[in-house]
Amino acid sequence: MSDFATRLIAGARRLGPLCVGIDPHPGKIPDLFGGDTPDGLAAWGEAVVAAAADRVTVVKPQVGLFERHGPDGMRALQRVCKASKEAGLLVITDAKRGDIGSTAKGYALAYLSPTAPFPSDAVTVNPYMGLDTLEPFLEQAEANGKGVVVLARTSNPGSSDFQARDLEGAPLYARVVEALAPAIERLKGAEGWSSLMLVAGATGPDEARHLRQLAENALFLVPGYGAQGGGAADALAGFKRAGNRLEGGVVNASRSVTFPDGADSAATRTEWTAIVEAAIDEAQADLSKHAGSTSAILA
Ligand SMILES: O=c1ccn([C@@H]2O[C@H](COP(=O)(O)O)[C@@H](O)[C@H]2O)c(=O)[nH]1
Repeated sequence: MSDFATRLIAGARRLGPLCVGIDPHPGKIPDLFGGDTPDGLAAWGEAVVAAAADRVTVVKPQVGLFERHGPDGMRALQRVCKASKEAGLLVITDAKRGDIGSTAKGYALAYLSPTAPFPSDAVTVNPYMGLDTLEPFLEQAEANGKGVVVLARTSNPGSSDFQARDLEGAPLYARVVEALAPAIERLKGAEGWSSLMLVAGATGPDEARHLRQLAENALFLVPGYGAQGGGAADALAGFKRAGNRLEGGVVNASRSVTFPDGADSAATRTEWTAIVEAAIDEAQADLSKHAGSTSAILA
């Protein structure tokens, strides 16, 4: 099996850089699917997967929004991960884990081992407990062709509270990424891209450019496009030129493509599907246009 980074970049080259986020927000799951219940989450998530298949290369289920329903919610997450794999999609499970090395292994096995109950191609991790806490994830990634997505510069309004703080002449997020350099190199795959990805929010295009200078070979997972206000040019700021295109990661959209205008009042699942597929196509086209345009490259 090829490494995660090579699978991801090949898919993004073929279909475009959009990643569809599967975020079952409270009160937002249409009654058509069973509403805000574990079965509703699973049925809605599987419908999102079906809409995303062949339109994008990767989906990103958000764990907390399943976990709020307890064990049944986690079973719904499991169904969504499995349905995604069966549909040929890559899965970045957004769990934002982080723990001392000995117990972080539990999380790494849950998402990245060959027998993981939540089959994923990559999982998001929080690096702020230190490099040793990432090691179990790196080991699983290396052994099984998986990826590890490390929070670098996040998209939320409070991202500067700590991440932008000066640490000996550079922002903390930059120091984190500098420290990740050996791990980025260690997970470098066949295409030259590393399976250690960095989160680089679309809400901070300058920081994304800075991150690219620091980590030339790291793919970026870019949240913040769409519902959080980031546009395509912002989202692609940290990508790099590859011939006449920009590449270097994937751009997540969750609410803007899974709860678009009109989807909540769809009378049938067929109608809902058409609305969501159109929203996915629109976002993919928007990003692909910018990724292929000279003005975006030179911006
Ligand atoms: O810095 C980060 C890291 C992760 N996220 C996650 O991405 C999606 C964004 O959802 P939208 O509806 O497109 O805003 C969500 O799952 C977040 O937990 C992020 O937004 N920022």
